[in-house]
Amino acid sequence: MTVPRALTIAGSDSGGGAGIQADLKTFQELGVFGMTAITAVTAQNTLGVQGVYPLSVEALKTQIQSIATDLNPHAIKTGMLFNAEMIQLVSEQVREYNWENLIVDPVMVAKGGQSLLLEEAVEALITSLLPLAKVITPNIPEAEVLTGMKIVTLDHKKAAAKKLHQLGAQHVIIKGGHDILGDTVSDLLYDGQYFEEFTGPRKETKHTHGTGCTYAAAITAEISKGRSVSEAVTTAKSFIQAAIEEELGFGSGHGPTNHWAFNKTRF
Ligand SMILES: Nc1ncnc2c1ncn2[C@@H]1O[C@H](COP(=O)(O)OP(=O)(O)O)[C@@H](O)[C@H]1O
Ligand SMILES: Cc1ncc(COP(=O)(O)O)c(N)n1
Repeated sequence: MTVPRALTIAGSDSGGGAGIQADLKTFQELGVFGMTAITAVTAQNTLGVQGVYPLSVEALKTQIQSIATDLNPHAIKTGMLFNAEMIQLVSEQVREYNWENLIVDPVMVAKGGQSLLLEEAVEALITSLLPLAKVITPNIPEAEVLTGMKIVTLDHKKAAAKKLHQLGAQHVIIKGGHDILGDTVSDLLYDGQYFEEFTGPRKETKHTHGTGCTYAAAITAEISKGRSVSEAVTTAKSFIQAAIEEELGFGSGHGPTNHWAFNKTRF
């Protein structure tokens, strides 16, 4: 039996709800062996980001090399990439190792408002990494920055998804968490031909730290098992729905989601 294996290239969140920590917990819950290449160490809790300590480009390069030359990940996810040099490096390595199952979560800002990507790195993200993505998973503000379009209606979301597809991403998912109208939350998937909506009930909660990381990690885990993008998003939506609904409720700010919830019947 081949053990599905996934690599996350992202930042460490000391609070355990987002970043590398959310990705590994999600991979584990979905039966996927997780590996990591860390871009930056952050000091974070539910109240915000108290410090950002990027690693050197050399340190990131060697981590990815170690994994690529021995452990053959079946899918690769990127999260917080912090600066243009790291984006450039990751793009070169993705091409060098012929990694086709690349899921790009274009992390820009933490829930508390702190920047996790330098402004000057956005261009590198668009020109170097986006064209290599099998899937890109922006939230609404990130899709607005990447496209320069204002997104309010479903038609706006569709137009932005088309633009991101034209820029080179094979599949685009515009997440609806920031779309605060209505009782439901819809994520829109575009594969260059068809649109598909994934909708669930909106939970009224402030505990949404790491929702985007967890959702993209679940998509990555399912793709590493050989699932189609649409199948992977279906499972990921159920995973994040359970993780948000069965809230853990700790921390005085934006608390983490519940990575056990999807498999709760096991406990
Ligand atoms: N309040 C909520 N209730 C239910 N699902 C949500 C809620 N907020 C976000 N989601 C879901 O969580 C995932 C992440 O969405 P979003 O919050 O937009 O991303 P990000 O964390 O990158 O800002 C999406 O699948 C979205 O539909
Ligand atoms: C290291 C790291 N990476 C990503 C996020 C984004 O988290 P969110 O999913 O809450 O936007 C974060 N807060 N910290």
